[in-house]
Amino acid sequence: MNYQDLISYCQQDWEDYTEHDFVNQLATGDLNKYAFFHYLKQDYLFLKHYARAYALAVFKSSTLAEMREPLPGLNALLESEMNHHIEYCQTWGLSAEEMEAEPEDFGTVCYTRYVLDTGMAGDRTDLFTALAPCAIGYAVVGQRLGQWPETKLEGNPYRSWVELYSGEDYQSGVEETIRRLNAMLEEIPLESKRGHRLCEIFKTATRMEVAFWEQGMKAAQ
Ligand SMILES: Cc1ncc(C[n+]2csc(CCO)c2C)c(N)n1
Repeated sequence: MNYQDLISYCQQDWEDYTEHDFVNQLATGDLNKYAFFHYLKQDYLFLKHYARAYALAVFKSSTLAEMREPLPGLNALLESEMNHHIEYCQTWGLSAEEMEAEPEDFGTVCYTRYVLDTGMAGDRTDLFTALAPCAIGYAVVGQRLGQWPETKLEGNPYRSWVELYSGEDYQSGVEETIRRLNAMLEEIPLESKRGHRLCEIFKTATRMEVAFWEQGMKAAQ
């Protein structure tokens, strides 16, 4: 099997995630700013757990090569991407201290602990499958918004968010993630107990991504 099989298994959930109103409204500039603030604060908390999941990938490895593989991603996340997130949030008036003190919303707890539990109870492939909708989905969102006729960059307060995920750097980084995931899935038949379990993990994480957009939307109501 390959990553495309995982998406096909939950096609409707995948579209609900990657074509959600939250991202469409980011692209048109119409998203309520309180929805975005809530999302940014929760995403800070999400990213911390995401880093823990990468550390878990080292723990779940057998060979030295496997142990080294998550390191560049973990390092980039802790040394630069978190700082980028903090700096970006500062431009919206949100401080790191404020985000650190922010209570975790239900969707954040559910999603991050689901990923960590899947990794702890399962193996490395389970863990990377649970992490996959996160990286791949944002690339699909970025690619779509980059070509969407209704995307507005001029005067859009969310312009840099749209440009980050539609940009060449992010897109090419995800190609490597997909290549590695496919290498892990290659030997597993789609029509097997293992294949089915991986599809279910991917589907659950995808549904959690939908819930993550929804909790942002809900904060503006
Ligand atoms: C809820 C949520 N899901 C996915 C991402 C995307 N994402 C998470 S970590 C990372 C960098 C590692 O490649 C990226 C792009 C996000 N920010 N928030």
